[in-house]
Amino acid sequence: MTKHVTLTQFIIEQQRELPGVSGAFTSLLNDVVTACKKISHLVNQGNLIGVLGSADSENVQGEVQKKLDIITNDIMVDALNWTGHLAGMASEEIDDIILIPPQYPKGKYLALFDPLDGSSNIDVNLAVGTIFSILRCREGVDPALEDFLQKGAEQVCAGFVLYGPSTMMVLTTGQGVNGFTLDQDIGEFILTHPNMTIPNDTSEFAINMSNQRFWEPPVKRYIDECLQGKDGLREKDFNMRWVASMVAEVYRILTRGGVFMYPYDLRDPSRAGKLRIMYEANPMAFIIEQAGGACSTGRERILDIKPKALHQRVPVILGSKNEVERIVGYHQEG
Ligand SMILES: O=P(O)(O)OC[C@H]1O[C@](O)(COP(=O)(O)O)[C@@H](O)[C@@H]1O
Ligand SMILES: [Mg+2]
Ligand SMILES: [Mg+2]
Repeated sequence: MTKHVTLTQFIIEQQRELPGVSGAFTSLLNDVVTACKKISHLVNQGNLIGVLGSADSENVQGEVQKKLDIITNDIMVDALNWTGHLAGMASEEIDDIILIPPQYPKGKYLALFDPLDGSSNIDVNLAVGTIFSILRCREGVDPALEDFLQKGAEQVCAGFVLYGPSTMMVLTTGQGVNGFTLDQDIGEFILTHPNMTIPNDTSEFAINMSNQRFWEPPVKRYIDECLQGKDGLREKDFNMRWVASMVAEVYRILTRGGVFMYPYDLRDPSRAGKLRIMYEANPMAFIIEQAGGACSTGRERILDIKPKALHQRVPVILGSKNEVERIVGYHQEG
């Protein structure tokens, strides 16, 4: 019989080789896993249990919240706030940092999450996901906003769960990227995609083309050249995908390469792109770089940015290294 490696076994074994990482981290990750299994179940049940559709509220970004944005946020908070491993949390759906209630012990990590990524897809039954990032924190104190505003390069762990035809968890603790599939029968994530790596070259891009007229010249130039295909400078045809779920796009890129962009656009110059650095760009950048890819705003490496605000937005260009470097080069040329 094939011996399956569960996510818990995998983490315990990986942790043994890491100095300074304690059992608290394994335990914290298990709590994240439990929350994601619950979310997977809800997403799967959909309208059987009445969780689809919009709520009557907006989040801090002014986006109309889906019922599931709120429910999944509460699942994450409730699964993590009592365990004693966290000093605090931050969520895409909550304006301020989330402190641990006084009756519970405080730990040395911070958890940041986008509880439901791609939520505009939920009502049309397409893939959505949960993205998370773990940071270290001063121990035993209530964290301040400044404790959360760490560069992405400081992350201890980042991961996402994709609720697609299968539920998959993709994880990095800075030692490569591994993918696990949820075995619904036994309720465990099983290692199915060890050492995921991204090919350096690709002929597939993902961008929301409806924003084309607002892009800056370097992005326009890159996409124009892709569209010219064999007849243009690139001398090869490109394929396009846009799922509108970052989790699904990143998973595809981890599987077969590609480039994904939500670039700076000129619609509202005060709004630097759409995606949020703390909940989307940083965790995905950590995963992508660990798998051999690259992630940039076009002007700087995402993981080097010192965030200034909890819900800060950032342009994102990520995926196959040679393509991302080409796009960064176009930004340097102006
Ligand atoms: O609807 P658009 O503009 O194409 O944007 C899609 C992008 O926005 C997101 O849905 C933003 O994430 P949320 O759904 O968590 O707000 C990404 O997953 C996706 O890449
Ligand atoms: Mg998101
Ligand atoms: Mg979201």
